[in-house]
Amino acid sequence: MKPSGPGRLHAATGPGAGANTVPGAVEPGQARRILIIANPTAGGFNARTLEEIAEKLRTGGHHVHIQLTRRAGEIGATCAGPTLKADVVVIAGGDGSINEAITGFGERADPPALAVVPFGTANVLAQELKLPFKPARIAEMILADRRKPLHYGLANGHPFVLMASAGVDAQVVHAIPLDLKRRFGKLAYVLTALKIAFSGRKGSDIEVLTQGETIRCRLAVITNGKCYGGPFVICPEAAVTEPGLHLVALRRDDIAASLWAGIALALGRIHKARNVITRPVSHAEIRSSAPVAAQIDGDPFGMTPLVVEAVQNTVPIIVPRP
Ligand SMILES: Nc1ncnc2c1ncn2[C@@H]1O[C@H](COP(=O)(O)OP(=O)(O)OP(=O)(O)O)[C@@H](O)[C@H]1O
Repeated sequence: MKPSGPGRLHAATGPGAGANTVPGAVEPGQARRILIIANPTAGGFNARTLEEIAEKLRTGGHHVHIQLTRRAGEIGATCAGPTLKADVVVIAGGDGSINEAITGFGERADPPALAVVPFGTANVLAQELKLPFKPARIAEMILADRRKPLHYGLANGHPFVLMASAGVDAQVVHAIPLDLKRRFGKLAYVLTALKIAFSGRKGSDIEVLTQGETIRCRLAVITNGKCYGGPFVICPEAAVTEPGLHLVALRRDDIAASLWAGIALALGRIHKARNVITRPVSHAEIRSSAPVAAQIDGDPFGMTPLVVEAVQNTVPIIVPRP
């Protein structure tokens, strides 16, 4: 797909020729190799934004290369590949692109630092980390190089940074047409959810087996972070930069219960809703008598069963100043 944003994009290497006048500029010996991997199909992709960031980083004295992906899977392959020689990998894309990078880094003993240019439709990680959206601010953040450990979980052995879930939310993720998502952004999720809700959906009962307990529900979300679906807080105790996963389970998912859950989520009170069960979890098995749609980090992830576990591994991620 062609880049949708304005501006001509060219990949280039080498530190900027200009004087080091930007905050965070380094001496030549400290120049970092910064690889920007951009998904041109991500919602909100803008080539000019990338050029502006790259230019500021070069002016800061760093070696910058931009790689535009040509297919799904390329980010993961680049991040896992033996030829990756970068001190910082900047992912310009949404949560699915970030997931690919983490999955690729999972193959490495000593992964480079990760930074994010928040394109994407929902980009929950950007909300979670309060990442800047303006090119100059993003470049400043990368130059300042303030790092935190990014924790992640595994679902059936596959990394997820934000959440793994089974139930109606995953059914929406499976059903959403790509052209609708590109045209309407987040509204496409609402439209698809309404279509599913009013189509006479029956859904299935789900069991979550965790720490010797069996929790019966209709929607099971295991979250690594506090945000869900954008800036909405699903679990105030969770943070992607702290260890620990949390279960947020909905006992009922009929239209009325789902509507209440949506309102409670929008108000940041879903964890207190009567229909909701929450638990910290380190290991959970999600199963159902009939297969139920599953998703991780906003992308389809087959059907139940899911085995979800916390891991010790982390990836250093560049975050803004508090
Ligand atoms: N060149 C490409 N062509 C097609 N798909 C791609 C390409 N590069 C990456 N992808 C895939 O596109 C998927 C979705 O992209 P991404 O998550 O970046 O954007 P989004 O779907 O708009 O945002 P979000 O996940 O935040 O809603 C990713 O899972 C990634 O694997």
